Amino acid sequence: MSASSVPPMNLELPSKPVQELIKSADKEVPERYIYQLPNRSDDNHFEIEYMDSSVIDLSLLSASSSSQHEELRKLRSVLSSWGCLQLINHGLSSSLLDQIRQVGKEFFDLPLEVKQKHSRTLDSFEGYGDDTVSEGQSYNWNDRLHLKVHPLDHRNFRLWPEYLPNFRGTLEEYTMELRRVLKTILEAIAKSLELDENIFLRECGGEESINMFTRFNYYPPCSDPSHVLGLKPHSDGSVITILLQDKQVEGLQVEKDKQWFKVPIVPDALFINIGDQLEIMSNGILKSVVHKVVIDKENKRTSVATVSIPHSDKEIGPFGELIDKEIGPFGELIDKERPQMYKRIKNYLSVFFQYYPRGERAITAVKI
Ligand SMILES: O=C(O)CCC(=O)C(=O)O
Ligand SMILES: [Fe+2]
Repeated sequence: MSASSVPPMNLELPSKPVQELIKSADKEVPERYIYQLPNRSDDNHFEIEYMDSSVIDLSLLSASSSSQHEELRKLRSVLSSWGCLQLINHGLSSSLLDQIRQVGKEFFDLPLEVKQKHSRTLDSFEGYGDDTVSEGQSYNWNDRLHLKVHPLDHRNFRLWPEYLPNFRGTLEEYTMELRRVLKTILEAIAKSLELDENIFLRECGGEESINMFTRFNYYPPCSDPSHVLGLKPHSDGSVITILLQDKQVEGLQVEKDKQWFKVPIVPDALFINIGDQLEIMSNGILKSVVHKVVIDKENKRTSVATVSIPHSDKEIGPFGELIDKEIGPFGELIDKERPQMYKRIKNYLSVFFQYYPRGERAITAVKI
């Protein structure tokens, strides 16, 4: 499977961050940020219901808990219906969660010239800036700082604001804690599917080598929130994404059975969503949830998203070491009742980035 059948595209980046845009006297939202809603039922993306409370307790997922069996059953049910959950009792302290939000805030509070020293370019998603879009597509109402955080010796410190005194230490501690959460949750998901508990981590190259990227998202308030989106509908190209939502301002929405639902803020919870690569490995049992972010008229919103991606040794092309890793549905999850749903695919991320800038889903390209 290759992405060569997809026509080439011109990638574009906004000329200035949204944070700067809203400083101008003209409060009109530039045309390029106006999102064309695909159907009328989406016209009001605020008056919708909340998703079910899909809360999972990490401390109950470990073998020493007598409630493990029930929690694993719930885990499978929630990930195969919603593709996402709210994780509580994950072991990260409230103060660490506050600190990681705080270092993100400190970065976005810096003067533009300083932030721009960390700018991303068209051919690498790491650094400061919005996502690229293909020519003519609307822009997200979002500024980001996107950094590789794991493996530790792959960090690109040129892009890190190292002069912020607490930035590096806080992000290191947060990354190590998330690595522990990631291991426990991937083992639990494997057990819930009656697979060897190490199967996902092994497929990702192991605990030491798994690739993790953290993006600090900043969504400024917008005078016309009905016609812009912080992030357009997408699924993540990851195996799994661990998201720390804003403490007060809602905005994340998920799609289920063609309907949108708001994601509530559960204090101190980590929001976990399945990415395309886990949907593929699980042969479609787990759902890579389509989600989007809406904007508040008065308040800025921030979030911290950490994506995990399989490791691979080879370094080819613009996304470097991510290239050449082959993934596919596990044989244990293929049978007569559930035939293979996805092709085996090398370098899923390069396929992902052929589709994402066009606002399309890459996973449809690997469906059988
Ligand atoms: O800000 C959020 O709540 C979601 C972020 C997200 O979906 C992403 O960074 O891919
Ligand atoms: Fe996402």
